[in-house]
Amino acid sequence: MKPAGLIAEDISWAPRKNLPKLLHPVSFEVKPGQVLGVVGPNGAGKSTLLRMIYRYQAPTSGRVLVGGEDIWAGPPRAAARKVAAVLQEQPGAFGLSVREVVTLGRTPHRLGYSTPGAADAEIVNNALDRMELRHIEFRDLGNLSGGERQRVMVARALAQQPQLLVMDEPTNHLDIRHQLEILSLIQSLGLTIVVSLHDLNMAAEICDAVLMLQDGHCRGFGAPEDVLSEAQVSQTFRVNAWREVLSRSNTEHLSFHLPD
Ligand SMILES: Nc1ncnc2c1ncn2[C@@H]1O[C@H](COP(=O)(O)OP(=O)(O)OP(=O)(O)O)[C@@H](O)[C@H]1O
Repeated sequence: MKPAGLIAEDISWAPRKNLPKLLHPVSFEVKPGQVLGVVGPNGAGKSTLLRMIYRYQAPTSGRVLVGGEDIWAGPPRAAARKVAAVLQEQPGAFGLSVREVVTLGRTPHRLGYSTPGAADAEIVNNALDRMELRHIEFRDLGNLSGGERQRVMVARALAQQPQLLVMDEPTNHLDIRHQLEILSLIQSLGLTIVVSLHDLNMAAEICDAVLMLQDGHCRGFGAPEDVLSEAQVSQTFRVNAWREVLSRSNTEHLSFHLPD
């Protein structure tokens, strides 16, 4: 999986042309192999931004370039060979086994209606192993826990062998151990990743850059330590944010308090 760079050029989105924009024009660049964290309060526009990047909702203005090519200029299948997404809403693919769902990740790479071959099976095996799903590969997706299903969705995205991976709140539903595993996976993949996160300490730890949104506006883009400053976080999230050093790990940590 060779990572591609992402360039967003003045992308904005409104439900219809004559309606106000829910996301105002924003530009940013993510270098190949870097992790961009998208943060912001509820309703800030994070999912709206991600949908334009994984070619689900067309930008009202601007362009999304992956590896230098506008993903909205070509067919969806070509975009699906480059960009995979792990979403909050999990599909109702009930009746399909874990293995069948992960194999769906191979679809954009196959010709027409051809059936998956040995090379596809090998890639699926690797994705299942990576997400520790081999022991449940023949279980029905519908019988899995939320966390297990989330890991299946990550495995499907890995089987897609994308150059860019978009993840909308990937730690949702996961227990602490699996949250840490997903974060470590994000760091180890070597892929270009755009990930929305509510946990600002996680964002600070795993992201090379952070984009902060509020009410559809970009409030900051850059290094995590700059964007996630006490002042910026306090203002954007309407809390008092304190940056403290944890004595045991000697690492910086944000804590949050309601203003008086
Ligand atoms: N298709 C749509 N039509 C009208 N409004 C929409 C549509 N999609 C999203 N919105 C609105 O746009 C705003 C941004 O939504 P979005 O889901 O992008 O926020 P978010 O930052 O991902 O929020 P959360 O943290 O709660 O998941 C919200 O106010 C939402 O209600």
